Amino acid sequence: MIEIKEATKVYSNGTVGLNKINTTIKQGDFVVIVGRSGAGKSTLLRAINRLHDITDGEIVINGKSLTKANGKQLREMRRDIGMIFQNFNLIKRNTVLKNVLSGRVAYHSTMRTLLGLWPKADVDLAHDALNRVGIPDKAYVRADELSGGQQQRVSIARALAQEAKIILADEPVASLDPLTTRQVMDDLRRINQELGITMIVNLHFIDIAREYATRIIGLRDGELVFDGPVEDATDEMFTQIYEREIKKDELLGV
Ligand SMILES: Nc1ncnc2c1ncn2[C@@H]1O[C@H](COP(=O)(O)OP(=O)(O)OP(=O)(O)O)[C@@H](O)[C@H]1O
Repeated sequence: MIEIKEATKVYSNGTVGLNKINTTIKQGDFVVIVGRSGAGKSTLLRAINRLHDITDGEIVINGKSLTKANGKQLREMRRDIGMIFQNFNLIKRNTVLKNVLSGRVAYHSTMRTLLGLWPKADVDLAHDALNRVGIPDKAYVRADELSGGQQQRVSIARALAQEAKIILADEPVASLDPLTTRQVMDDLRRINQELGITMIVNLHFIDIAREYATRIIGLRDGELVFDGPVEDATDEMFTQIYEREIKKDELLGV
């Protein structure tokens, strides 16, 4: 369970990225965060992984304060949180398998990972992860030889190899075509349902948000303006979150 209590983020230039956000996300939820550009979606995701610190409030994961954690405790908490980015964040010249294995770095000494001395159990885990995202045959291919959708699947496999209990995905399909978008979203849904991994996903496309989320969080100007089951996220509600009618380019439309 992730408890976000009065979370506030003020950037050093004074911009309020998040303003007193309160919400609780249960293990196994599939949450999609929506809102206009600049609403605070990325700021919230980065706060949940402590890629940056909130300036006020607290985030508690399974009873432990992420906000107060440091050193070993913070490393252990972050180990449970996988991250997926729009631009995949792979090491392009490395093989797919090496990229997936990099999900294991937090479990071993730096020296061991630098030398690539992965235990067999880790290598097996990495192959299993590639199997789960449907590209077991790509293990020894260089990452930059894959299509965008395949590269995003590698990054999902990396989060699986990490044995993350929570996956944060920041616009994971923004660089993909409509067909590949669905394939990647299907992967995320399958992983959520089969493994019970909590998904928190920022999405630009409202129809995709509705199709895949079990729960929608709507942000507007750093404030939480909607938080509820997807069935309650009506057209009127989206118009309120966006403070205007939904535009065509906010629908994938296939
Ligand atoms: N490093 C930063 N320094 C100052 N202000 C920032 C920084 N990062 C984000 N902001 C501001 O914080 C607010 C929220 O930004 P954020 O990137 O979280 O929005 P978003 O909803 O993810 O937008 P988008 O959909 O365009 O990615 C915006 O006003 C943005 O300009």
